[in-house]
Amino acid sequence: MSLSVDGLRVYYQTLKGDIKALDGVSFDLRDGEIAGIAGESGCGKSTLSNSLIMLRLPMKLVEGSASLDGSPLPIGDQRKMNDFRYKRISIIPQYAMNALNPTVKLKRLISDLLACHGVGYEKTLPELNRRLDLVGLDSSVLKMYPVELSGGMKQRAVMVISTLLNPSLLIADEVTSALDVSTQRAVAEMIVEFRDKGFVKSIIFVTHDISILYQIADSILIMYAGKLVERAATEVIIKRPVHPYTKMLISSLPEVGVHYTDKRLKGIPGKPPQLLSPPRGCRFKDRCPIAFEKCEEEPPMVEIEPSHWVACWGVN
Ligand SMILES: Nc1ncnc2c1ncn2[C@@H]1O[C@H](COP(=O)(O)OP(=O)(O)OP(=O)(O)O)[C@@H](O)[C@H]1O
Repeated sequence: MSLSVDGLRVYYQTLKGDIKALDGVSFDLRDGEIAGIAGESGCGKSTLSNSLIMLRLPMKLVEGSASLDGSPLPIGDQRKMNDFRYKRISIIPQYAMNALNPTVKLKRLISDLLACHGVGYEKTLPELNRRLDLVGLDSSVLKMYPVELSGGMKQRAVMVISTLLNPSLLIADEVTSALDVSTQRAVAEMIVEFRDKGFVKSIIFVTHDISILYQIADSILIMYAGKLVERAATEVIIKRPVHPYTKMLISSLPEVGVHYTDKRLKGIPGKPPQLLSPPRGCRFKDRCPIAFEKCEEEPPMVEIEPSHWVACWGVN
């Protein structure tokens, strides 16, 4: 098993109280798996990604654990996490394109980063050039400042940089959101190629865009208000979702070839709950068309068929 996350609870400490952004999340990632994480804005996707690599204030680890390739991942101890970060687990953060230091050329940025991890730049250069070539970038970009690169070029450069030391796990957080549709597709395909070539073993791909996941993910985890509500193979989530929230999320997507003058796209009525004081029981119940009394209790995640997990009293 590449990654195991067990009962992870991560809150943000604020003056108003704790924001329960991640409230008891458990899942496993197989070797070689690309798992997509989807859900509405604010459901905790980035909190999950960030807590696996850098859990820092105002975040606090309330409960739970994680392991990578069978070894405990010390997510609550940032000093110990230094041994894992970049070498064994790497992240392409949200807005990564803007994360490149604008005042230094790419060569300097990469050599400083490698030096921090005790790796020589010259030794890595042949592989760096090979990978830049693979993503369609000329090695001359190394002599450029980030501002001289287009958004798509920066995103590809960040992909190469973050996977240069062949980490076991790559977390890609909204890497395609700020790109035009054709660049989105190219970047998504490169992510798969990086896995296929063994540059990374497994990938967590966080996005709002389920259609991208349909193209690249092996499995999809659906989050709602700090919890996982459904998890299954991509085909299953897209073609026969079971949780009412997943069903509504999928039915709010446009279908290719359908004229929306004939059929109206349905949104999900209502708003997700405040995570400062989330409701008891199922967090989706106030928006759910099949909610009943039992939903006042928290639904457990149940495997309703092999590798298909759902947390809903209406289907369990
Ligand atoms: N630094 C912070 N301090 C307090 N609350 C925060 C902080 N960062 C995030 N939150 C809250 O935690 C919850 C989860 O946020 P998170 O960014 O993980 O969601 P997300 O699903 O990644 O959203 P998006 O898709 O918009 O990026 C939200 O309610 C958010 O308001």
